[in-house]
Amino acid sequence: MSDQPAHAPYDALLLLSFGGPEGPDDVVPFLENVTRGRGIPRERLQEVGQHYFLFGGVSPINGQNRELLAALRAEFAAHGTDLPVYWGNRNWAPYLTDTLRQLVADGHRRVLTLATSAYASYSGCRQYRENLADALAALEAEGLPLPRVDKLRHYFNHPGFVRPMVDATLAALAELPEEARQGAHLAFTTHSIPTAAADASGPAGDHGDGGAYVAEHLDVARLIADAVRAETGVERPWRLVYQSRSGAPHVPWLEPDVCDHLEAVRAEGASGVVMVPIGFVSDHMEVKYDLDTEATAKAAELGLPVARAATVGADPRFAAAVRELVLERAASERGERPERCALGALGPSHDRCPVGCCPARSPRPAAAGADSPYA
Ligand SMILES: CC1=C(CCC(=O)O)c2cc3nc(cc4[nH]c(cc5[nH]c(cc1n2)c(C)c5CCC(=O)O)c(CCC(=O)O)c4C)C(CCC(=O)O)=C3C
Ligand SMILES: [Fe+2]
Repeated sequence: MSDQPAHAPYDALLLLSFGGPEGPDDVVPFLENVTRGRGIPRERLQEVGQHYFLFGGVSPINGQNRELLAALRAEFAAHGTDLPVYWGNRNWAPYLTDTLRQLVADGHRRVLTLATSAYASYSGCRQYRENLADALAALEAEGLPLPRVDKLRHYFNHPGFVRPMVDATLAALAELPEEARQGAHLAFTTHSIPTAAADASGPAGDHGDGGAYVAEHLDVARLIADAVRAETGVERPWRLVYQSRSGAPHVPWLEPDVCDHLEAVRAEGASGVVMVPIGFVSDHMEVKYDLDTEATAKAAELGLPVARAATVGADPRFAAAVRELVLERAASERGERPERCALGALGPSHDRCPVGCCPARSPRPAAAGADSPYA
């Protein structure tokens, strides 16, 4: 036996998330952080601000991350994985740069990142890597030693991510009134993004229309729909639909919108709909507002019974999957060939994003990929 721990060469895990406001005074500065330089219409910002104010200015995302942090630490402790877990956000406290500074002060130099975004895309992957590069640049400017930062592969098709969503879909079906259940459709939802960003998502090449972003979501949707059919013996119509569109109306974004979809399936005679937010790792404001508030009101107006499946959140199976992915990546970095677990048709995602993966509209440095300016 070697005396190296199974997580070597890594000495810390960084939970990297979006961040969200924790009270009414945080809402506007948070939105300014998110939208700096992104060209989002002012009316859209005011509208989104209202979503947060409706919930007392508190985003659910931070509480969810605190729970995930606790679940990860418990999972590591239960298996003797002596790897400290840090938490930093891109757009709100605790800020990524502060967390990375602390991590370095604590003596860590080889960091593996778990982003709370499971799929490829500029918004869901490269933008996280750009913010990692920004944080490293800030440390460099302060003359601090720079840690080497890697990012875990996309986990959308890991059984520890998919199986909790299968159970959540079954539970949501059970919540529908009995007469609505048999003829209920499944609507898998994710964040809409510009079609140009979708088409360019993933490594250059081979995903067809909608790029890796749509291909990965379709793979997950199909896995869940198949598992639910196997469990219930009912073949249900399903579709991947989109929510939370922002940006100018003349720019094409992925469609159909979930609310339009509810209207369409109502007209087709669906007896109910289960909305499954596969694009979100936990209950974000997009889930609480766009699905639980807006789409649910739309369904009530249509007289269409709906239920919403829970997100993965801090499910212990997800925490176990993260530990597995950490050990897998550590083994790969040591030059071993670990088993790489994945369901569906696409296979395990790449460990390190290749040059030009999920390109930005205007190129900026991005860490934790083959085109990182850092080690
Ligand atoms: C793909 C994707 C994910 C999933 C992957 C992931 O999880 O990272 C995601 C997550 C999130 N998005 C979030 C919040 C916001 N996103 C915005 C704007 C945008 N999102 C985009 C995409 C995505 N976003 C895009 C293409 C824009 C347009 C502007 C731009 O190109 O940058 C805006 C501006 C206002 C608006 O227009 O909505 C806000 C406030 C929160 C926090 C929620 C909370 O507080 O619980 C979370 C988790
Ligand atoms: Fe977003």
